[in-house]
Amino acid sequence: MKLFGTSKINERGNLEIGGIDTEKLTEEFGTPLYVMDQKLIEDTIDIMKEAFVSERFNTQIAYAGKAFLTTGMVNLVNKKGLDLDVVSAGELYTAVKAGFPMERIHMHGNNKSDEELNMAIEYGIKEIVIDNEDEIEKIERICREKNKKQAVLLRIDPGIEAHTHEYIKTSGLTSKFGVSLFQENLFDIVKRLDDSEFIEFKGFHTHIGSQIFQSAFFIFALDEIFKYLSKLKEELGIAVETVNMGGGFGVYYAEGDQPPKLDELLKEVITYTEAMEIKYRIGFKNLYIEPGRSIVANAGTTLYTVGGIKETVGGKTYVFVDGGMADNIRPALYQAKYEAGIINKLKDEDRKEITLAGKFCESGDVLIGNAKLQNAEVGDIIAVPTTGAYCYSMSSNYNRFAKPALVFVKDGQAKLAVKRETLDDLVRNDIIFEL
Ligand SMILES: Cc1ncc(COP(=O)(O)O)c(C=O)c1O
Ligand SMILES: N[C@@H](CCCC[NH3+])C(=O)O
Repeated sequence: MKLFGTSKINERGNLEIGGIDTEKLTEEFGTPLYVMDQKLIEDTIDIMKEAFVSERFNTQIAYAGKAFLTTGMVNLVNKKGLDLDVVSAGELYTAVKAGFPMERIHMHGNNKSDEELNMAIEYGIKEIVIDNEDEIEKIERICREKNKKQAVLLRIDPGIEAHTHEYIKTSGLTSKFGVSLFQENLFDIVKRLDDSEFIEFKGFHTHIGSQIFQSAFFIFALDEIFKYLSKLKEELGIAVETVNMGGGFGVYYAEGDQPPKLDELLKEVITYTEAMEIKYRIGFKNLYIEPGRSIVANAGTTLYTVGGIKETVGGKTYVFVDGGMADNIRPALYQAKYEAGIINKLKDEDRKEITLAGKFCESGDVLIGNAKLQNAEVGDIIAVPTTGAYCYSMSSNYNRFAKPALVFVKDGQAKLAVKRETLDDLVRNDIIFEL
């Protein structure tokens, strides 16, 4: 099991994160428990900020809140000076509640509701990323009603097929996201945006997918976008000043993963964009990225308690934990791979191949299909690292499971960021009606 950030085996032989023994964390907060290594998040952001700079244009990193968002995380994003990318009224409201500056918020979504667009325009967010033609009308209507002008980017699908899981690709000729670069009426759409009384057209957005390891895909996408920008300038005289190239930078989950080094990847992107800027001279001014996973994935660890061990007649050994697909849907949804270890046995050489399964009523509720785990016993605490992205944010109440607590740890201190749900929380919105 690979350890990240401040995670290490301490003098007691136990896994420690943020200077705190994980055994102590489970005693205080129970299991399942999401643990976020605050220092690792901060250090990762620093690495990105340092690498993602250019003397030729402005750069800005917007954190993609869909990966993991709580008011505490919003505060951290704010403190580190990043922008925030939201995709729903709920994410926007989380930012509002945390006092995040609205002029640093970007909003996405392929089917934003009137409520969401109303909120975004009313709060005066930095940019709405328009996903399709119908949205232009909606934004114009709302802006007319409010007598406001809204800055927007247009999401472009450059048709780049990145090598990642089918479900997390967001580009390609049949994608549900964005307007295709190969669409015949793209010039008309851009002209309409540029001419609009209620819209300030800033530029293009693209996002080709998630958990991408090869930098070449990002470069291909930039190449397509810049070629198009130059065509726009030449043929329509429209100078686009902003390009947001999305997120999608891959991370290590399990043996065999070879993610790119973030600083090298970002420097490559900068160097390439500088070359494009020099080549085309189109008045381009701002390059944005919006990573989610690469900022938080490795910083998260989920702690579970073993409740049972079962040897099947077919020769398979299950280790059952007190969580599973409701707190981490990724293995069931994407066949995502993870590693695991028993927090006080990490140094044990003796390993056995087991299936780490959750407690939900689904045969597919398996966290790791073939974990090489130390000798597990009932009551052991199991750590699953790299659960910081798309685990808490995709968690559910399946089987009326109360969602786990979430703590931020740093310098020997643990701060509760999300309370464990109670049974009362689960029935809070139910209405008992007469039958
Ligand atoms: C538009 C957009 N931006 C940013 C992201 C964040 O991606 P990642 O978490 O892979 O960095 C996503 C998710 O894939 C996305 O759809
Ligand atoms: N939820 C996905 C990635 C997000 C895709 C968002 N466009 C995952 O867990 O890997």
